Amino acid sequence: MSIEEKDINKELKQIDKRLAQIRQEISSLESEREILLSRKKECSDNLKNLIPSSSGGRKNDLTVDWNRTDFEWSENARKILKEVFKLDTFRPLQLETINVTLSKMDCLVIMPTGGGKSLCFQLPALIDTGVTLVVSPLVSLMEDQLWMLKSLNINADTLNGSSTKDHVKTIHSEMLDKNSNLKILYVTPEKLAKSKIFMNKLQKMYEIGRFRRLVVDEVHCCSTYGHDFRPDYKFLGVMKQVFPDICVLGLTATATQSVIDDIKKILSIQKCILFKASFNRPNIFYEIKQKPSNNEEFINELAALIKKNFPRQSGIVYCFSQKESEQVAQQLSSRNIRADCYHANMGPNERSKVHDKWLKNQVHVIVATIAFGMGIDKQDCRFVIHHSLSKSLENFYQESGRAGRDGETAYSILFFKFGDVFRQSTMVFTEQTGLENLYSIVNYCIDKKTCKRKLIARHFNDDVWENKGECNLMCDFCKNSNENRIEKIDVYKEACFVLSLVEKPKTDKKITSNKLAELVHSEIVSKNKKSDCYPNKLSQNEVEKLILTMLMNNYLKEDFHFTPYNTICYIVPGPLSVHLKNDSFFYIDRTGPPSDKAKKIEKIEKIEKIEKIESDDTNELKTRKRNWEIDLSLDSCELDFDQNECHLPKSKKSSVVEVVEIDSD
Ligand SMILES: Nc1ncnc2c1ncn2[C@@H]1O[C@H](COP(=O)(O)OP(=O)(O)OP(=O)(O)O)[C@@H](O)[C@H]1O
Repeated sequence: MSIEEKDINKELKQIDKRLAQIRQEISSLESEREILLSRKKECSDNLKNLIPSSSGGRKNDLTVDWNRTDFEWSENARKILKEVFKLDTFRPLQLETINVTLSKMDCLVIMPTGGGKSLCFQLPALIDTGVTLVVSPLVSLMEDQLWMLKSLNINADTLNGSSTKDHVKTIHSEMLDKNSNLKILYVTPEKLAKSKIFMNKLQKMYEIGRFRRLVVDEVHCCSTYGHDFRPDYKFLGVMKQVFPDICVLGLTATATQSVIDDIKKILSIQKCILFKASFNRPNIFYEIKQKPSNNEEFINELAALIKKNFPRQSGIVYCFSQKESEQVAQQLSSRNIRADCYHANMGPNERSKVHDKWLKNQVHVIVATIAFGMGIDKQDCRFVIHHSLSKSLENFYQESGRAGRDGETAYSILFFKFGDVFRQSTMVFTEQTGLENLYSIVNYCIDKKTCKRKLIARHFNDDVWENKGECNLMCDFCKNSNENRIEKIDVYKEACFVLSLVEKPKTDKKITSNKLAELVHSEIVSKNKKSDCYPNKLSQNEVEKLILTMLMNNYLKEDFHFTPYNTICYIVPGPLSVHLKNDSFFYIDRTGPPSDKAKKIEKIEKIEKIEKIESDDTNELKTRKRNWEIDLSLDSCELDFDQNECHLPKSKKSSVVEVVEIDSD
């Protein structure tokens, strides 16, 4: 080959190489463009919410107009609240919603679980003449509400798949009878979508002016972006076309902007008044725990946790699959915990039997899949433990929100492990925003430098909560922030090594997440034996965190392959991987040793207290000895040995004070 030919070939190779780089850059720029466009949309939506609306009130400040008590129905509403519902005051946004819907305007209400959404349509139904139609996704939900309404002497009924012919006939005639006292009619979305006869009756009810209001409970079920999409909810889109004069009231506890936008579009209520309550559940303590990789060890830890922290207290353990829920229920039972499982594959009778036993405290723990969901209203559920990762932060919020509905302190504990991310991703990757949603909960689990409440608030765009809401040491980050020192470590070298492994795997075979973590960790250990090549000395957990952080940042990507038996997920370079090479740093957080301040905790004093107490039956004085371990590193703790507790002044309620009763009789 001539020198000239060699030069041309060399140049061709260089051009090809550069073209390949440009292709990658274009693809990464395109991904970045997507991310920026979506962020731009979010920002302009937020901006729109801040701009004064034409009605004069500010959109974010609608409560100013709608919490008035001088509407023509105001006096009656307060009377009904007290006399019929036996309640003293409205909860946040209840009065506003009632006023909007009685003004015949469309309204969308987003309130956390247990916030009191039902009253927002039940009370107006009693003020208006005519019938309020409530679309509700579950028969059990409707039945619970009917039972409650009947106990308050409110005339309500339901039509669903199991209604008898006679019952259907009675309801149809009540719908059209001006003298009937039927106030609320519950139906499933299927009934609306599939029964032409029912739609016909509704049409007639509308024509005679008895169709007052359409209430869509759990309205997020309309949206494919939501976590409970129900195809028949889509049918509700026709309601505004067929009944243009009725007002719509949508209620949900799901609040992401994309779901809200979607609901408005589907129901044709773009101009509705939107009320969004704060999502903060101040009484829930949020905690993430590392899940042991050995199953036996994990179950022992789980059982010990339940026995020690929640003896005789109701709770739920959420599992990944039906099989897992059966196994865990059995494993907890064999460790003397009254546990029963609940999942969609069990018959309706069996399910309601388990639910009933739990409600009556005959079962201590329900071990369930997400089938144990909507309509769970046990006020004193004290803990929700996630045995496995939820599908999204939204699912997690709903699931953990089933604890502490009575307002008393309750606990949300999520056991997290690297492998669970990929188990979940193979299930959700086919959903429209499945992976994006999954990464929101992964971020919640691996972020060790932010208050858990703040992370949830940010996800729900809950500005009020994020800026003003105090956590009051009710999450593991805030509680331990004195004890743990979080440091940022630069793992650029390790990140480049991760990328090199997935760019060209040694065996030409693609790499799974577990294999990748294993290879990276063993490389760090073996290189460090010869020379201190990787001074960060990342642990296995930290390597896993590095991989997840790279995944969240689009430096890595999951690549799914179907086999005849299952779906396999490999790790490949992500759309922004080329940027890593241009950067010179990549940080992850490391939980460091306790700070000096926190070390004081170890300064524990033991106190023995002998006291005389009166025996209940004989009135004789008897002696009782109690031992306490108290951290007295904070000066002047006033200790008050009253009853069975040792009280500290409120001002001393700091995470570095621990009071433990170690023995009493
Ligand atoms: N104004 C009020 N004052 C006191 N208690 C109330 C008030 N409004 C509702 N409640 C009570 O709060 C509890 C939860 O109400 P409700 O079932 O309507 O909540 P929800 O928002 O529909 O929750 P979920 O989304 O979980 O169904 C009920 O026991 C209800 O009686």
